[in-house]
Formats: sequence, structure tokens, C-alpha cells
Amino acid sequence: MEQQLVKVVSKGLNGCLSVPGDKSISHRAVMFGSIAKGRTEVTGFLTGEDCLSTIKCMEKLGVTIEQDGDKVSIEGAGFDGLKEPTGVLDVGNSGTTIRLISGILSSLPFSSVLVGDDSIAKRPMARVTGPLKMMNATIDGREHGQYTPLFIRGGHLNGVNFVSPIASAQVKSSILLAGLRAKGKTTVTEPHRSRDHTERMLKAFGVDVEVNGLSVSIQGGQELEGANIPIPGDISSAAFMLVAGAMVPNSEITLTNVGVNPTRTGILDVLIEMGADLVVADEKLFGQEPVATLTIKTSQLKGITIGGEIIPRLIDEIPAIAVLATQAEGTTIIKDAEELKVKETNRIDTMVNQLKQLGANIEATEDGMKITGPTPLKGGTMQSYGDHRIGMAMALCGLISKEKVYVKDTEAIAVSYPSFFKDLEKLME
Ligand SMILES: O=C(O)C1=C[C@@H](OP(=O)(O)O)[C@@H](O)[C@H](O)C1
Ligand SMILES: C=C(OP(=O)(O)O)C(=O)O
Repeated sequence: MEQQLVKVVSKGLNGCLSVPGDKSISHRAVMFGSIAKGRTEVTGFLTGEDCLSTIKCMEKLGVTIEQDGDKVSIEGAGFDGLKEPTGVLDVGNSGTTIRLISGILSSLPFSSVLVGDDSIAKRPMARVTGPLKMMNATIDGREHGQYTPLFIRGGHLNGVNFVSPIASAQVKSSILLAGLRAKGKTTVTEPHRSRDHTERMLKAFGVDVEVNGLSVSIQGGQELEGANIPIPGDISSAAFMLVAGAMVPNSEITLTNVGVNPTRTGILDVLIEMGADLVVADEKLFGQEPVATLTIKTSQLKGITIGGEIIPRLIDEIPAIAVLATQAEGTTIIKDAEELKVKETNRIDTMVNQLKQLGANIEATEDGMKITGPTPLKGGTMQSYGDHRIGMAMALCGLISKEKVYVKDTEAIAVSYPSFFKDLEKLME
């Protein structure tokens, strides 16, 4: 198990970085390229463990994929070219992989078994297996298809009009992917808009996608054609650097080529509302996705209330926001964020318990947390609990603590941001 001592920053964090590729978009580029006909070229691919799991799963379904660093070439097999895997498909730690691939496998005329790590085994799958079964897929798993291992026997699907109780891009994408081969139209309606990378990228692969308010529809029977997909930097990874820049004294950090899709920019809205000195510049389109250069300086911060429609727009950034809130004047309330309980860990508990140990004034609530600051943080030995975002959030604490902070189990960070500590070191030079 790797353990890191986080260096206390003496001179501030300064410099320019380009964060690694977007995880959500990288998964989709490999999956869509695999079910498309013809070649797909991907640039800026995230070589994090989760996206590598997606490549391995698609290879086991018979797709030829060449990966050279952040460049990936896919010889698209088309749906009909995918083959029954001879072994299990292992999604590792990746919720996005298992939920999206379940949608693809549901329309294929063979059987597959999906497994993952101990964290995946605890994450709810009924949110996708339920609607996919409504479409006519045969799916089983522990507790009637609620948990891994999942067994899927695909076949002829019927379109569905699914009103989702949660705003989840994984649920929406899984059903839309199944809908591509279903009879008739498939519509997913969400309570709030979740990230729309699937909708944008399917268009690049030549698919007609209809967006109407909070509903997204797809007509069954459409084929995908190979495409060139450039992947922007991941705003969820950038978030850790933005938080570091805002709270570490004497800092100024510039991040180039960061994805600023409006369904993902809740973190920017929060930073601005908390009073951060943040500048968004050079906005332009990168394929289907907008990107920008972000510059942040050390800032005087105040507590705010975060809830409602913004939550799906910053769900993965909440561990970083919780750390920032310990350094803000006043109370920050995070509500409507129950989804945090079913991520790689229960992110309400893992954040609240560990920030408390470091001396923060924080308590868990039913649907989030309440943090009052500013509080100087103490030292201690923290853990990622196998959750990349918890590992990075704890490392942020080390940057501002006057005492030593150790983070155990840091190998988990490679799931989404393999160069995290290297990038931090660059900003300390
Ligand atoms: O679709 C995606 O790529 C993702 C959707 C979100 O999950 P939910 O769909 O469960 O909200 C997010 O937390 C996850 O990191 C990636
Ligand atoms: C929740 C996350 O990912 P996934 O659901 O793909 O495991 C995340 O990256 O924070």
C-alpha cells in the first residue's frame, strides 16, 4: 500500500498545468468507437485505471484497440461485430464502465458476466438493470440484479419511456445505448440535467439525438460511424488544483484546455460564489465540447449553501469543496447530495470523519454536510479508502496543515489522475 507525506507548501503554488483527459469522455470515446463501424481516433485519452478497464472490456468483446499514451485507435467492430466474451468482463473500480457497458450488452445476442472490485460490489446496479429489464434484456446478479456479479443475456429490445428518479448520466447513457438497437423510440427524462457527454458524442458518431428540456430521445436502429474524438482536460481533476490555488497562500495557478461543458461547471459557479479570484478565458470548442483556460489566485472565501440542480453539475467535486469550505469564513451547507453515499465510498462519511480528525468543524447531514470555517487543520494519517477523490481531497489538507499529513492507499488516485502528485510538485518548484 502506497503512503505519501504531503509536503506543506512554503512559497505558494505557482505555474501552468494541463490536467489529464476527461474520464467520462474517455470512457465514451472507447465504447462508442467500438460499437461504431470504421476507425475512431482518440486524442487526449485519460490513461487512468478506470478508462483502461473500459479498453480491456471492449477488447474482450473482440474489438481491436491500440493505445499509445493518450492516443487511442479503435477498429470499430459495429454492434454486430462484437463477440461473446470467453471470460468475465472486469470493470475494476469503474461505475461508469459497468453501467454504460450494461446498456450495450443488453442488445447483443450473447451472454456476458460483469465483475468489479470490492467497491463496485457495494454499488447499486438496479438503477440500470431495472430499466434495461423493462426493455426486455435478461439480467441477473446478486439480489436479483441489484449487485455484481451481473449476468446479462441480450436480445431484441423494445424502446422505453423512462422517467428516472435520479439525475444520473450513467443511467441516462446506459438506457440510450440500449435504445440504439431497440424497436421504436427510447426516451429518458431526468429530474435535473446530468452531464450530456453521451448526447454530444453520439452526434459526432452520426446518431440523431433529440433533446427536449430534461428529456433525451433516440430512435432505435441507428448505426454509428467512426469519428475523431479530441478529449478536453477533466474539470473534475482540475477542481483539486483550483481548490489548492484558492486556499494555499501566495498561489496563482493556470490550467489550460479544461473542459467547461455547462453540465460540469458547478465547481466554477461555487468558487465564484465563495469569492474566489477565478478567471475563465479563451473559451472555444474542442470537437463537441467547450474548453477554456482557468486561472485562480489565493482568495478570501466565504461559506455558501449548495443544493438542488447544481449537485449533478459538481457531484464528483464535493470532496474537494468540503476541504475548501474548512478555510472559508462562515458556514457551507451541502444538501441534496445523497448520491455521495453510493460512490466509490460513502463520500459523506469518509470526508466528515477524516476532516473531523484534522480539526475541522464539520458534521454529516441526511443529504450532505455542514462545515463552518475557517479552521486551521492539524496533522494526521488519512486514508483514501480506495477512493481516488478521497485520496486527493486528503492530500489537499496536507498542503495547508502546519503539521504533517500522511495519506495511505494513494495508488487509488491513478483511477482518475495518475499524475496528481507529480503535477502538485511542479506547482511547488
Ligand atoms: O456518466 C459519467 O461519466 C459519470 C456520471 C456521474 O455518476 P452518476 O451517473 O452515478 O451520477 C459521475 O459521478 C461519474 O464520476 C461519472
Ligand atoms: C464516481 C466516480 O466514478 P464512477 O462512478 O465511474 O466509478 C468518480 O469518478 O468520482
